[in-house]
Amino acid sequence: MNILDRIVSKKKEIIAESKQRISQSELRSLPYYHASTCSLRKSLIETPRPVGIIAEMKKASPSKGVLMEDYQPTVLFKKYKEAKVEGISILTDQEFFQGSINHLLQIRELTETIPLLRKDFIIDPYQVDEAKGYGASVILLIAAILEPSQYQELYLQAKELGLEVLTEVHDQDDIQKVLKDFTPEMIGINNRDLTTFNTSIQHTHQLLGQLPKETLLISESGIHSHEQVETLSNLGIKGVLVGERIVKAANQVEAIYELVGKR
Ligand SMILES: O=C(O)c1ccccc1NCC(=O)[C@H](O)[C@H](O)COP(=O)(O)O
Repeated sequence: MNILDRIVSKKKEIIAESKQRISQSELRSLPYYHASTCSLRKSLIETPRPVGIIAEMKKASPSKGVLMEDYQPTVLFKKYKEAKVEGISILTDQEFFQGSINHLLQIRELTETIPLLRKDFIIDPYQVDEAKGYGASVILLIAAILEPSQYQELYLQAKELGLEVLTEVHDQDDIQKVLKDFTPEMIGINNRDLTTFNTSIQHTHQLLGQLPKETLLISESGIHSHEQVETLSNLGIKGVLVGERIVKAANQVEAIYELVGKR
């Protein structure tokens, strides 16, 4: 069983438990479920930076273990806001990343204008309602863990709720799957091979030519230097999703400026 299989298997158990605690109709009565959301796509298109940054909040990961002992999302939020990030990715998976859906809510209560990505392994419509109810503006749909019909169902549900969707691909099979019926609004190319955990931004370069021009392209994982960001910008990438480099920095504001410049 690879890491994604293990995550998905655990996720099914967690979703079943969550449904016992709070029903889907209860999620639909949460205040943010009916609130309007801000647009990550717009924020990335309109940024004066050559490439926009989606700064990630994560305490730990399967590949790197604990990244930040004293992990406080609200403290990180102040830094990300000061650095004027174009979006924030919040890990809500508890078992493998030590995140929580409550972290999303905590941050949503601090901002109405910074787009918030619910970063999780979404496989069930319950999680889309949950994302909206807890204040997300965008959800991540990972092609590798979804059947084409499931992908389409979750995508359409998100759009009906006014959420945006970041579709994650890692290889040609993923690309074929997500381009089957429609063009996704934003595609994230994951540079991390989840079987080996190796990352290489060359991966973005290799897949780029197979993606439609009208989709907004984001490069994810293993981005640590301004040089890499410049390379990605020259390839036409509009956003970079960065976790480890920022979370582990002594000064997160400086780390973001170093990567993408001040604005
Ligand atoms: O990072 C992992 O170990 C991992 C393992 C299994 C599934 C997903 C995983 N990472 C999620 C991500 O996509 C990253 O958190 C994100 O792209 C940021 O990456 P990085 O800048 O390298 O921290």
